[in-house]
Amino acid sequence: DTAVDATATPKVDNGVSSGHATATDATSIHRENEAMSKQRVRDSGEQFAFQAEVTRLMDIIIHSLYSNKDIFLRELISNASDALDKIRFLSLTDKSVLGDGDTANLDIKIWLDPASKVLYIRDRGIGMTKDDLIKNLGTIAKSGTSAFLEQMQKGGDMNLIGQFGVGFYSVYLVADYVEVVSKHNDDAQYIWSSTADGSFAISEDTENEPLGRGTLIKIHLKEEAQEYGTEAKLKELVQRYSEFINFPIYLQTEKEVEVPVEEEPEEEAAKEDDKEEEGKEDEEEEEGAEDDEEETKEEEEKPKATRKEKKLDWELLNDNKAIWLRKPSDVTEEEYQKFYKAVSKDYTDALTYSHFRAEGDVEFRSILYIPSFSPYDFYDKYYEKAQHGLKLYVRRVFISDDMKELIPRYLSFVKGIVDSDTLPLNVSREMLQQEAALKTIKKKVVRKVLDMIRKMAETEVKCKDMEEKGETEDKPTEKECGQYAKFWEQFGRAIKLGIIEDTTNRNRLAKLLRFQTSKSGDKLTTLDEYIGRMKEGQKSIYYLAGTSKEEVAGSPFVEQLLRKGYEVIYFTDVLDEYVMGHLLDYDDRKFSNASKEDLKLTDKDEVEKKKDKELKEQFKDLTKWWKKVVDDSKLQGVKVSNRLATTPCIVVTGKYGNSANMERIMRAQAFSRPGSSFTPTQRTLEINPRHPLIVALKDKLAAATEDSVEESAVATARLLYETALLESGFVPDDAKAFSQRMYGVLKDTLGVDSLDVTLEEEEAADREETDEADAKEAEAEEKKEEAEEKDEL
Ligand SMILES: Nc1ncnc2c1ncn2[C@@H]1O[C@H](COP(=O)(O)OP(=O)(O)OP(=O)(O)O)[C@@H](O)[C@H]1O
Repeated sequence: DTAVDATATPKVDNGVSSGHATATDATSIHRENEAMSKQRVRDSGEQFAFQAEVTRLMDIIIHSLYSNKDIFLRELISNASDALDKIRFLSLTDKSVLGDGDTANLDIKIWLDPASKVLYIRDRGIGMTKDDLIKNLGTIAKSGTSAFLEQMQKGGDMNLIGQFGVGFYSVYLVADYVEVVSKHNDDAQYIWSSTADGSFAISEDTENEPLGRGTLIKIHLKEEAQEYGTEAKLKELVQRYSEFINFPIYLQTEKEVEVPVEEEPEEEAAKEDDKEEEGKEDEEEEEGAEDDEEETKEEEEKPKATRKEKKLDWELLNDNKAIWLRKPSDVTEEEYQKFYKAVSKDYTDALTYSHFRAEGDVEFRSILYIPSFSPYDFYDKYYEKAQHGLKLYVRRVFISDDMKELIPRYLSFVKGIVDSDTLPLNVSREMLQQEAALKTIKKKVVRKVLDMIRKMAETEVKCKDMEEKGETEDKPTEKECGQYAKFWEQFGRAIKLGIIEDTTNRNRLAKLLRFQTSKSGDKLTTLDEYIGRMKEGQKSIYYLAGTSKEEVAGSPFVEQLLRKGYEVIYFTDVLDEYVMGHLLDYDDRKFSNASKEDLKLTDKDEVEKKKDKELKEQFKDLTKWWKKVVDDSKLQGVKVSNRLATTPCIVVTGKYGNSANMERIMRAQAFSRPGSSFTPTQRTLEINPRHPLIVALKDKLAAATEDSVEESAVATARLLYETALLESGFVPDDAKAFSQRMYGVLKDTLGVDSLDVTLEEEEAADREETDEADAKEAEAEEKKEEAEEKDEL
C-alpha cells in the first residue's frame, strides 16, 4: 500500500507514474486492497455508540446540503496544528517525547490517492491513545455539541462549527467513511473508524505502517465531494487555510521530470528511495537536485534522449513565519483578518485589532483582536467556562490558551496572541503562572484592549458631534463611526461586568457605558454627555432601573425629577443595578437611584426646610397610624414624600437595601437556582401630601377618635399601600387579601349588597353533560366532513 508508505517518508512514489503498462493493474490491486482493509478494520473493531447528540450532529452534517464544504480542511488542519503545539510544549521539559528521525519532524502532510479517492492528512502531533480516541471522537458530551445543534436548528451557519469545539465532525461534509489512525507515546497505534451511522469501531492497528507518533486521517470522499480529490483544489484550500499555521504543511504534488531513456525508470525510483532512507532533510535533497543538474551539464557533450515522467514530490505550502514578528507596516489588513480567522476559529472579520510590541522590563509582541460577535456561551457560562481566545507563546512556542493570568474574565472575548521573550521557556505551566512578568503582561494587555475600545467609543462620539453640527471635513468613515455601536451591542455587558470586577479600571470602563435617558430619545448616550447637560445646582446623576424604557419613564419614582427638568438615566438591563452598586460616583458626581429613600433633588433653603417640617408635623398622626394598620413587618415607616407629583404614594427602599427592580431579579434567580434564598428588604411608604386621596384619609382620621376609626379607612390605608407596592414594582405578599380588599371597594362603588355567590351543584353537573354531548356532536360532524373530502378526491 504505497499511499500508506507515504506517511513515513517525505518523498514517495505511489505508483501513479505514467507510461507503465502495469499502472492500471497496480491501481486496481490497490483499490481492492483498500476495500479489503476497510472491511477488516470495520469487522475486527470493538464497537462503540456515539453519544446521542454526536449522532444527531453527524446526521445533520452528513446529510447537509451546505455548499461550503471546504471548512472540513480548515478544521482538520487546525486540529493537527493543536496536536503539534501540544507535543512541542511537552518537549520543552522533556526532549525525549519527540522521538528520533522523522518522528521528531513537527509537520503536517496532506496527500491524495486518486485511485481510491481517499484523502490523507497526517500530523506528527501528540496523537491519541485508545481512550482518547473513544472519548474525544464520540463518547464525551461537549456543551458545544448541543449548542451547535441548537444553532443549526435556528438556521445557523455550518461555518461556526469550529467555535463550538466539534470541528472534527465536519469531515463528514465530504466523507462517508473516515478512519483515524493515531499513535500516542503512551499507547499502541489504534484505528478509529466510522461511517457516521451512530457507531464507531476501534481496533489496534495491524493494517498500516507505524506512524511513530501522531495522527493520520483517511478521508474516503463521498461521490458528491470528488472535487476534493484533485491536487489543484487541495492546493488552493491548503494555502487558504494554512497560511498562518506555525508548522510546515506539505502537499504531495505530481511533477513532470525528464528521465534519460537508457536508464530504467525502476532504477531511478530505487535511487530516490535510497536517498530517502538516508533520512536527508528537504534542503539537502534540493542540493542533491542541484548536483543532478551539474551531472546533466557534464553529460551535455554527448546528449542523451530523455522522456517525460510524472513524479511525486512534497511541496511546502506555507512559510509559517509568525506574522506577529513582522513590522505592522508590512502586514496588510487582509493578512491581519486572515490571521484572525486562523487564530480564533471565527469566520467573520474581527471588529478591530492592535499589533504592538511592549518594551521595558518585560518584552513581548502581541496582536489583539476584538471579534465582531460575542462567543455563543460568553455570557451564559460566564463564571463556569473560560474562553480560550488569547494564546500565550514564549519565544514562538505555543504554551497555552487557557491562562487566566493573561487576561481578566470580562475581557476573555479578546482573541489573538502574546509572544514573550522574557518568560522562561522550559518550566511547567504551573510554574509559569507564578511568573511576575505575567502580571505585567496582563496589565499591559488590559490597557491595550481598553485603549482599542476607547478609540472606537471616541470615534462614535466624534461622528455624532459632527453630524449634529453638519460638519463633514475629516469625518471618520461610516464603518468607523458605527463600530462602537456594534461593539456595545455584543460586549456592552462585558464592560458592565468589568465595572463590577475590575476596580483599577472602573472609571475607564464607566466612560464606555452607553444607556438611554429621559433626554436621549432613541439614541444611546454617555456619562460625559449626561454631565454636560446637567442643570445648574444638580448634585447627583439620577437613574432608575426597570424592565423597559416605557416602564421606567412612567414610574412615579421619577415624576418630580422629570417635571423639574432633571435628566434621568433609564437602566433596563438586569446587570445595570448591580453595576451601579459598584459605581458610586463618576467625575466627582454621586449617583442617585430614584427608587431609594434618600433622593435629594436640590439643596433646600431654610424656608423650604421649614415647610417640610411643618408638613411632616401635619401628617404625623396619619403616618404613625398608617404604619400601625398596614401591619407589614417589612414596612419600616411612612413618610411625607418630596418626589411625588400626581401619584398618591409609593414604596421606596433604604439607601443600602435592594430596590424593587433588584428584588425582582433576585427573586427570579432564587427560582432558577435551587437552594438559593431570597430575603426582601425593608421598605418605606412615601405619601404625597398634596394628593386628594391622602388629604381625605388624613381628614377622616382626624375626625375619628382612637377607637372609632372606620373599618373602611383601615381598608383604604392597606389598599393604598398594596397598590403603591405594585406601582413601585414589588410583588404584594398576600395577593388574596389584596384582591378581597379591592372587591370590597368595588362592591361599594357599584352599590352591591353582598359578594356571596350561590352555586347550584345540579346545574353545574347538567352543564358538564351538555358540554360533553356538544363535543361528541362536533367530532361526528368533523368525521363526516373528512369522509366527504376523501370522496371528492
Ligand atoms: N489530529 C489530532 N491529533 C490529536 N488529537 C486530536 C486530533 N484531532 C482531534 N483531536 C482530539 O479530538 C478532540 C475533538 O476534536 P474537535 O475538532 O471535534 O474539537 P476541538 O479540536 O476541541 O475543537 P475545534 O474543532 O474547535 O478545534 C480534540 O479536542 C482533540 O483532543
